[in-house]
Amino acid sequence: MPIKIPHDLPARETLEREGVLIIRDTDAIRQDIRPLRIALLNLMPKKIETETQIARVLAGTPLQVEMTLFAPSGYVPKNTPREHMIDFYRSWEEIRQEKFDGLIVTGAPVEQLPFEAVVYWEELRRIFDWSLTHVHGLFALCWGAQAALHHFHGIPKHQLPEKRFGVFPHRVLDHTSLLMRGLDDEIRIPVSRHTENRREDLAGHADLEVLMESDEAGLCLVHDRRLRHVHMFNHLEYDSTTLDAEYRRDLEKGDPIGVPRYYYPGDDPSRAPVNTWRGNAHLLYSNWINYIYQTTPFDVAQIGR
Ligand SMILES: CC(=O)SCCNC(=O)CCNC(=O)[C@H](O)C(C)(C)COP(=O)(O)OP(=O)(O)OC[C@H]1O[C@@H](n2cnc3c(N)ncnc32)[C@H](O)[C@@H]1OP(=O)(O)O
Ligand SMILES: N[C@@H](CCO)C(=O)O
Repeated sequence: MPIKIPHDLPARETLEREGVLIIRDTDAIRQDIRPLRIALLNLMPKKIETETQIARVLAGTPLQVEMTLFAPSGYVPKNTPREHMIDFYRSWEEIRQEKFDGLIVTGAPVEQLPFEAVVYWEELRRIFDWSLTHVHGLFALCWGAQAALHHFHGIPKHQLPEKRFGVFPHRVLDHTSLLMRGLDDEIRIPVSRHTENRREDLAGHADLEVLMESDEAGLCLVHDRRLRHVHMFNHLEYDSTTLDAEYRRDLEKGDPIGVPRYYYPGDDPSRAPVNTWRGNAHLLYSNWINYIYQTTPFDVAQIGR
């Protein structure tokens, strides 16, 4: 159920067409339940696409989830219309007095830059620090996860010899974790990056547990038990055609990347890709919402104390 998003957000029309349950303000007020407050720090250039993907996977539990969109204060995105940012986004400065049950930090196409070369790096570090006192749990995606692991634990990312690209089989390593509840033993997950995090860099960090991994694609999901952080390097939230769009974009640019692996039937890009990860995507995000719900205080003011 029900996700609470602004009435005019483009995601609404897409999700309603798909049958995703979106709650109206009038019904939200009537239900005797405290909505979970989830902030989405959207660093992706295609913000509307990402908002829609994240809203879709957050909408699958019986709880009310209220999504707040925000972006760094000191960066003007080039690829998102200004009006969209004005209508739907708040800056971090505007929300920093508030408390949230969850914070999702997206990826960004900056993974090949040193962290310090990212324009909003210093602000992101301040946001991460703020989250320790204002947010109950963090879910960081792709570069966002690399950035959080680097900030909180000094863990480096590493350049790959070629882009890791495709829908790779992954193993769930601990089915007893609340985050992994109900997931299949082997699950296929979209991977699309030029860098990686390595298991050996986690040595000595007793609070970090690896929950999903792939023989071919490496580390996928790392849980920080102490800080209640979830670091996901891959893209369960992607639409069926997202990798296809990235593949065709890179081909057009003349980037020498291969066909995404295990994605098109027969690895043939002229055939429509088949989505083999949707169910596990919904399950993982529902598990995360449950994990937050079970542990967050009822009184929002107590978050981070
Ligand atoms: C590894 C991960 O986390 S995966 C997530 C990243 N994946 C994606 O973004 C997929 C979709 N993105 C795309 O297809 C492309 O980025 C496009 C088509 C939107 C634009 O690509 P290009 O034309 O090559 O680059 P462009 O000059 O417009 O800038 C691209 C983005 O790079 C980022 N960027 C580049 N350099 C910097 C920098 N120094 N500091 C901060 N952000 C930077 C910005 O996010 C910028 O977009 P934004 O201003 O709208 O946020
Ligand atoms: N998923 C990203 C990887 C680069 O950051 C893309 O293809 O745009």
